[in-house]
Amino acid sequence: MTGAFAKQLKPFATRDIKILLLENVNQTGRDILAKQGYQVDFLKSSLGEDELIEKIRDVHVIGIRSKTKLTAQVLREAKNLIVIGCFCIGTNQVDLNYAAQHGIAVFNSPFSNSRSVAELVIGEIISLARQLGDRSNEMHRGTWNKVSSKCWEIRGKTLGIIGYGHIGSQLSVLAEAMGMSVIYYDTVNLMALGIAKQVPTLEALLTGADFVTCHVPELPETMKMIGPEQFRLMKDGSYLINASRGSVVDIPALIDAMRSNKIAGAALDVYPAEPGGNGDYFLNDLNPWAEDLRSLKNIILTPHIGGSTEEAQSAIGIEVSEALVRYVNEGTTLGSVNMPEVNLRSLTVEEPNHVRVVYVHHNVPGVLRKVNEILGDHNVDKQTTDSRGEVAYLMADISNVNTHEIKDLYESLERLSSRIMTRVLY
Ligand SMILES: NC(=O)c1ccc[n+]([C@@H]2O[C@H](COP(=O)([O-])OP(=O)(O)OC[C@H]3O[C@@H](n4cnc5c(N)ncnc54)[C@H](O)[C@@H]3O)[C@@H](O)[C@H]2O)c1
Ligand SMILES: O=C(O)[C@H](O)COP(=O)(O)O
Repeated sequence: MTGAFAKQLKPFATRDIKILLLENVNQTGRDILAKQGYQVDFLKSSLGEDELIEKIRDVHVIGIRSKTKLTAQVLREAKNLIVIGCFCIGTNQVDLNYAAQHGIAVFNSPFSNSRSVAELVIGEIISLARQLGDRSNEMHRGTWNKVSSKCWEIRGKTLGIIGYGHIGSQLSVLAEAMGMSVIYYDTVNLMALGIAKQVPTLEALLTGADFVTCHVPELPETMKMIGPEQFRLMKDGSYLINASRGSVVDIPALIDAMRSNKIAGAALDVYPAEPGGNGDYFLNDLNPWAEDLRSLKNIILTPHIGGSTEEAQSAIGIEVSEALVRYVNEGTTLGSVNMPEVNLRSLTVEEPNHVRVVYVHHNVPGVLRKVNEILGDHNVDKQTTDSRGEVAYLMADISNVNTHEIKDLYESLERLSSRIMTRVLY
């Protein structure tokens, strides 16, 4: 697969680059991309598969958030696509492997919304402990219901964090500052912040925590990792929070655990199926147990707003757009989640007869020799290469290339059996 502008083999011009931004990507990001002169098409919501396939066909870049599913089936139709920007943390909505195998780099923003999620969870811990959602709903309905029974301070309680990454560790610091004890479970051995303690098993976490909060990525291993058996292990009257991915918690099991008063409250920000945009939406349409969930007491249901703050969205807009610009204009893969990270000096100085070659290829023996046979007819100023699994990425800056030689150079690389994608930037 090759970017159309590479195929045309004319001098690289940013105005040739077509970008589709979905899911209300922040203005900061839109401004950076528009300033480059790219053609930017912007939509507030996500798109269903058929419409997405229609729209993705001729774009070079797509920017999405957590709702847009870039499956192999969709990407197969994206003949000109060279890069995907996930303007969020999660990348589970993209078939990363398929993308890499077809030379499409994927970038995200690994921690720009972590603090926002951690703060939301802190708010939820207090809200659940004090049954704030129920009291507020009652007042909205005109009912004064002053109770202290089963309402608690969070000071001295234990927070159990599943997944001690960017969000989990940030949350750990905030929770300790409010007087909570923190235990965490992670598949990786990680340095504890403050006086938090890593526990060796999920069971140890579930049996020891008053509040359990999930901050793991969506993976086969995390699918329904909190189900009937895990609720059984949790303390009587404990609380569950999930602001990670909807697949992590078995919701019918949560409903049972809350109906039996085993679990005293829950906060859910994410769901197994979520709509593509805002509007009237009944969870029922997508999730059959929605009515049961809504009828429970002391449950906070939010529409996937963990990362939805002005600060986070603005920072993500800048971070991901800048990565896209570097990749499109210069081929730099620094920060990519599915490609080897390769970088060469910035292409800022006008250098006559200079071209930059980007050659994405299958990671098989003998490629460099063949590539260098082709590049060797010219003066290779600098070259770098790296591999990640089955995909390798080579960048070379070459001088003394006459304009009439560029087509030959490009076509010779394209003919190699190892080729995934060739770009020649000049
Ligand atoms: N609700 C929101 O708006 C929102 C916002 C940001 C992120 N998220 C979700 O939160 C997730 C976590 O974000 P993060 O930035 O902290 O990710 P991270 O990658 O920094 O941390 C995830 C941690 O989970 C651990 N982990 C992986 N599998 C595990 C398992 N089976 N058991 C225990 N631990 C496991 C990892 O080792 C890692 O330390 C993201 O993947 C994303 O899906 C949601
Ligand atoms: O992965 C993420 O960063 C969060 O789930 C937030 O996703 P969003 O940008 O679609 O709100």
